[in-house]
Amino acid sequence: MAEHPELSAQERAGKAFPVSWDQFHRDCRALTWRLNSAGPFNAIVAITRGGLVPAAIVARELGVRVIDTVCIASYDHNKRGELQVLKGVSDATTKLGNGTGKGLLIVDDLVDTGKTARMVRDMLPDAHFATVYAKPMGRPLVDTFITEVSQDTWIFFPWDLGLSFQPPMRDGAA
Ligand SMILES: O=P(O)(O)OC[C@H]1O[C@H](OP(=O)(O)OP(=O)(O)O)[C@H](O)[C@@H]1O
Ligand SMILES: Nc1nc2[nH]cnc2c(=O)[nH]1
Ligand SMILES: [Mg+2]
Repeated sequence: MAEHPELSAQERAGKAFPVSWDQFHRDCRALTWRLNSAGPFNAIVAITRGGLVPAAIVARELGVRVIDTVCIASYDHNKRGELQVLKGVSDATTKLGNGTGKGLLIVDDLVDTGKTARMVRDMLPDAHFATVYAKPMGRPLVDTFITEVSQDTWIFFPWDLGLSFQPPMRDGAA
């Protein structure tokens, strides 16, 4: 992390892993298959913003209708790594999880350093934590995930991408 503090996390990552909507939908369904045996779940807690999309897909597949959010913002490069909880779990969801998160499913799109996951796990220690993608540093914090990518990979989600012209390979494109 501290090796090139002037670079963004994305620039430091080096390798790109772009994910299409189709691929993301498939991976969310595969995640749900794995979660089937870990449930049943009384509610889903999505970690915003990235967790909202997989939470919607998983909720649809599992038939869960109660969905709450934990809203976390990570600071810009001046305070890199610092996280701020903008909204915690609601009282109703805390009650559903008996105060510890039992029977709740936490969903996020990915775990990277594990800082976000650690923060939410501390709020709901007995909840089941699921992400679609995982990097090695954060992996121990996740109960269920689908695809692991290397720590130096940056995952591009479909909601951050757009169609653009690709130059032919013979013109020097990698
Ligand atoms: O394991 P970590 O190093 O904590 O990183 C993982 C978090 O980073 C991304 O969220 P981000 O903070 O970029 O915000 P967003 O979900 O609003 O895009 C991602 O959606 C995870 O929540
Ligand atoms: N989009 C995206 N956000 C992240 N936040 C932390 N790691 C990542 C990543 O690989 N991709
Ligand atoms: Mg996020």
